[in-house]
Amino acid sequence: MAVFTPVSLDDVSQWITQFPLGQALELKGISSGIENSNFFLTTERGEYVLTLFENLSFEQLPFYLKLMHHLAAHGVLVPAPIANDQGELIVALHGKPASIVTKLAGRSQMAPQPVHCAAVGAMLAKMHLAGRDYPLQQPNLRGLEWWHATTPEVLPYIPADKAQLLKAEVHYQETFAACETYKQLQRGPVHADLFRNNVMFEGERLTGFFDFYFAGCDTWLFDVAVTVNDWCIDLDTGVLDAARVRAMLDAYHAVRPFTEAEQHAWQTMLRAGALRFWLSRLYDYYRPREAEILTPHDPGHFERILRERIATPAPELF
Ligand SMILES: Nc1ncnc2c1ncn2[C@@H]1O[C@H](COP(=O)(O)OP(=O)(O)O)[C@@H](O)[C@H]1O
Ligand SMILES: N[C@@H](CCOP(=O)(O)O)C(=O)O
Repeated sequence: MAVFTPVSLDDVSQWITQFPLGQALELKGISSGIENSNFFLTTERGEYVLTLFENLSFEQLPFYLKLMHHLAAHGVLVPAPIANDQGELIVALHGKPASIVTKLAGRSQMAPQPVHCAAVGAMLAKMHLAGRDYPLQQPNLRGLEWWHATTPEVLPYIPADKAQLLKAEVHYQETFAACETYKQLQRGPVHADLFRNNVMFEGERLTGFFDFYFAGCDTWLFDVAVTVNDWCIDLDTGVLDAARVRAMLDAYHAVRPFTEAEQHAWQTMLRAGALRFWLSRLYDYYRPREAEILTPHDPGHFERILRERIATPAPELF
């Protein structure tokens, strides 16, 4: 269940007159999703998604909505936010910030083949390039600083061998982030959570990336690492599948060639991508926020991936 704030068609009928979408015809709550209240909204103009943000504030939201607007305007396949007659992308509904975005066709591909990974790699590179002239700045709020601050909060709950690994990896990543190679990595807005459930496909055709609410400015390579760690693995073991990795990286490289510095940083970034989600899952598991995270994700999955990335070198970037 993921409609925390109920909204009826009646509620929307008047509210929607400020958008250039005609009359609202149908509104259906979306049951998946864990952060916000989401609805499929049909109007005289087409199909949209209405989101009421349950945690993010009016001040925090412009970075994400304007980024989606910017990317959509540059031909990246993402939901396009719809502005009201005042040009606003975020408008209050039932006292919560709300937005309407275009609905992506298709469904998530949870058992991807190389062809899907190639489509994701190419679109990710296009997204990174399109983000270069995005004017707003926000750090990745689940980046190094957050790892540093959050590690002590979970350490008391986990056994000694895991605590040792966690501390050592955060230290390793902090040391790496201070080195010259890291400083040479290209940066910009990144999705930072481009898992299979945040991408839509119709058959083998990618129809869009969505759920940008972990986006921030970080290294492009971190985004690639997060994506590879979810799309290109054997789900039981975390071991990389060479064919899917190759398909994703080659397709990315063809649009935005990787650099030598990125090649040097690649193995470390894959570890960073695993650490980020191991830590957030540990945090959600042991320190659940009130009335959230209905079924916490398994932290063990990303611990396995991290151990595997440390033990086994991944295929080269190019
Ligand atoms: N723009 C969109 N187009 C099509 N479906 C969408 C769109 N945005 C969200 N959805 C659907 O809503 C579900 C929940 O969205 P999600 O962003 O994951 O929610 P939450 O932020 O609450 O976790 C997705 O799994 C997807 O099926
Ligand atoms: N992808 C993260 C959790 C974020 O949830 P999402 O449904 O908003 O993508 C994880 O798997 O830990």
